[in-house]
Amino acid sequence: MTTAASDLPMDTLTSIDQQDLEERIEVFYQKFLQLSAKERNETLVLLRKQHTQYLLKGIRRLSEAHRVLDASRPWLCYWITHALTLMGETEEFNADLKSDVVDFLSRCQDKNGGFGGGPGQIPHLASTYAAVCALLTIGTEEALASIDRTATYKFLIRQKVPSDIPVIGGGFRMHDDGEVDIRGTYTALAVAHMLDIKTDVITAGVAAYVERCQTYEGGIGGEPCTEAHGGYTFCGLASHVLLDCKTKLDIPSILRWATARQGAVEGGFMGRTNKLVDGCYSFWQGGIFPLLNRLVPKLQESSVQCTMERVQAAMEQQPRVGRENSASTIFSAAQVDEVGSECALYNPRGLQAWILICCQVETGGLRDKPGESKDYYHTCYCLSGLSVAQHSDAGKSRLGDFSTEGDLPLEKTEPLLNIVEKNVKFAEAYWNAHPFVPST
Ligand SMILES: CC(C)=CCC/C(C)=C/CC/C(C)=C/COP(=O)(O)OP(=O)(O)O
Ligand SMILES: [Zn+2]
Repeated sequence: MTTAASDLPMDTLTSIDQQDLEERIEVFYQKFLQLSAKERNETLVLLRKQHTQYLLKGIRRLSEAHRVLDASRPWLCYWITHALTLMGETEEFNADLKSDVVDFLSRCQDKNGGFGGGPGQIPHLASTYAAVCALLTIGTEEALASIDRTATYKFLIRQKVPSDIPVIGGGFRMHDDGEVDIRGTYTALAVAHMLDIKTDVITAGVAAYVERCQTYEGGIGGEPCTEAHGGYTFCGLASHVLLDCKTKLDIPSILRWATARQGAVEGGFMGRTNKLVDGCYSFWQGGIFPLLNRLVPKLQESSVQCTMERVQAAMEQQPRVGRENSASTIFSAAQVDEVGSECALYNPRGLQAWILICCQVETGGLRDKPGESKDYYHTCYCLSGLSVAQHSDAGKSRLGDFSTEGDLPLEKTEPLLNIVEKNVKFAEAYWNAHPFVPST
């Protein structure tokens, strides 16, 4: 029996455009701006308790069959553990629960290296990256010791495409005989970095593949000759950093492209030119800026300094207030101090207004945009973007002027890996005590 069109919910029939979105979010910003200062203080806060309960519910149900995300269970582990860790210590995310997650991920680990999307599934670079991120985030000796580094190293080498193959040479396959794209490059390099197993064998020839993915727009595509996208630009730029900045990517063009992806009205980021903003790009695009900032001193030393100045000038000319009720209005209403140099690359307070006002769901969890449902992926990446924005320019850009005293900033995420900084440090110390010797 077919379903009559009239039986379907409206959202199935219509996709929203920029005008619909602006009208939708104007309601949110208008409502906020009509509040008294006290009410604004109470409104512009992170709903920690609700988000924590939503996340804990998800982690406790890991072993149950997942209809849609059955092949993404290490991702669920990472999205949930990372989101919880960003919000600080929670009594309920205790040693037993952490141990259960480690045990579950061990069942996803393949004896020949890498992690599959669930127990018994073939190993995949994306689930390997997610599992390793989750284990570093759990941050116990048990979690780190559960990773078979020698087998993981062999898995990474097995996915590497020889440099002399046209177009895809230097890239990594997502799995045995699988597709080659910039996610493969980033996840392979990030895993090698996180496990301290990044040898010259892993990195040889990779820069050439990354360079081939940059497009005429300035951003980076998933594969050579495909459209620039925030998710892939993050992967490409982070790969550049993981390769000790040895690619010939045009960095000022990435900066110019990324700054133009922030919606002047919404405050959030879009993934690609002329598409709608979405909460998850708060990290994929927002996370690009701290990486770029690390590269700025290098740029200033070189002949491209004038290009940086041009980009800064272009930023100042960009219309910041598109409508009366916009994230930018809220940003200026905060009457905060002058933004520092890092903030000048984008508007971190506008981003925070978008996440806190438009992406939070009152019953817990964060979402793509108003009208969409919450999910663990968007909860993770909205909070990750919030952490990046709060900690930009030494924390000055936090919307602290509005927040109640008890509303502490999130833990600082290390943008290169999107793992909380203190967990990265714990793993570094652990690997120092357990040096890796590659076997041939
Ligand atoms: C480490 C790792 C695996 C990174 C993945 C990065 C990432 C988020 C890539 C995005 C892929 C993509 C083309 C989405 C477009 O979806 P869409 O057309 O539904 O959305 P859009 O309209 O916002 O572009
Ligand atoms: Zn999204």
